[in-house]
Formats: sequence, C-alpha cells, structure tokens
Amino acid sequence: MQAKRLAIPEVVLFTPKVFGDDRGFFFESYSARAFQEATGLQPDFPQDNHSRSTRGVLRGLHYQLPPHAQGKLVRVVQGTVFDVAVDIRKSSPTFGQWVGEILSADNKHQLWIPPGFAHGFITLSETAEFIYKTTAFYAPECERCIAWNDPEIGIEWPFEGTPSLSGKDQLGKALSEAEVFP
Ligand SMILES: Cc1cn([C@H]2C[C@H](O)[C@@H](COP(=O)(O)OP(=O)(O)O[C@H]3O[C@H](C)C(=O)[C@H](O)[C@H]3O)O2)c(=O)[nH]c1=O
Repeated sequence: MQAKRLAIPEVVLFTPKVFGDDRGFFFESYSARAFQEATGLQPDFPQDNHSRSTRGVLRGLHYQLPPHAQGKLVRVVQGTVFDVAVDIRKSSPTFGQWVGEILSADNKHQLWIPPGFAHGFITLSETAEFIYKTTAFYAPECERCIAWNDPEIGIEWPFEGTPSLSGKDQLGKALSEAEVFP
C-alpha cells in the first residue's frame, strides 16, 4: 500500500498494491498496519457505509460535529467520482482550503479524511458505488452541511452543468456561517 500526503497533509491518498493474474485481481483494501505506518493513527472504524449514485449526483459537503466527529476512509468500487475534503478547523493554517482526487474502481485509490474536514463527491460515471469506513457512528443531530459551491472555498468540480443534490444539500451553509471545528 503506497501512501501520499496531499497539499493539506492530514489528508492521505492510499494506492493499494494490486496482484493481477489470469483470474482477475487481488488487493488488500484495508490494513490497520499500513494505515498506522502512513498516518501514525490507529482509529477504530465502527461503521462501514455504501452508497450508489448516478452521474452528476453530488453528495456533500458533510461532516459531523464533536463529540461524534467522523474520520472517513473512502473508496469507489464501481465507476468514478471526484472526491473532495475541505479543512474546517478554524485554527488550521489551511482553514477553508480544499483537496480533491479522482477515485475510481480502476485506480482503486482511497482517501483518508480526518475529523475536522467536510467531505463530498460528485459522480462522473453513469453510476458509482462508494464505500467507506467511519471512525464514529452516524449521529444525525451532529450532522452539518456546507454548500458545495461556496465561493469562499472555490472547489473546482470537474463537472459541466448543475449537479443533482438532496434537499438537505441544497440548503448547505456558507463556510462563514457554518459551525466549524476549533
Ligand atoms: C450518512 C448516513 C445516512 N443514513 C441514512 C439517513 C438517510 O435516511 C439516508 C441517506 O442519508 P444521506 O442523504 O445523508 O446520505 P449521503 O448524502 O450519502 O450522506 C453521506 O454523504 C457524504 C459523502 C458523507 O461524507 C457522509 O458520510 C454522509 O453525510 O441514510 C444512515 O442511516 N446512516 C448514515 O451513516
């Protein structure tokens, strides 16, 4: 498993070692040892999630506030998405900055998004199946949403046209009005 810290160094991109043969392929999709070597962290992941989206669906930018803040280890098992993490830690030198990566069933890349970040993705293929581990259980009372198109953040989504959003995501707040992390 190779790991690379992104421009916001707490966000880590993992590239697994894939073993291909005439049957197909095998790779270790998660290793606590590799994760700790790359991040220095040994989080529990009490919950796994799986969502399916059609082209143009944008989910985000979501986060849970403490005491139920979630770290997320995300990947795509069918299709392609553009995945984004936004630093929403007020005290961070990269507060309000974002990083984005293409995650696909083909590249098998994974992104570690620590607590203190808002997360979202847009679906670039006809459909995409998105699976991820979270370091805390779902706590809807702590869930918040920041607007995907907040000009203060300025995410460059690689998508023409208007994305398809849930009712909740259509009401995402500007970062300047959102409840953020210390
Ligand atoms: C997130 C979640 C949702 N739900 C229920 C609540 C709703 O009835 C239904 C759909 O939820 P929602 O529209 O919030 O799903 P997404 O828009 O995919 O939300 C996720 O999308 C972005 C990309 C994230 O980073 C978060 O993990 C998460 O907020 O599933 C649960 O029962 N458990 C859960 O952990």
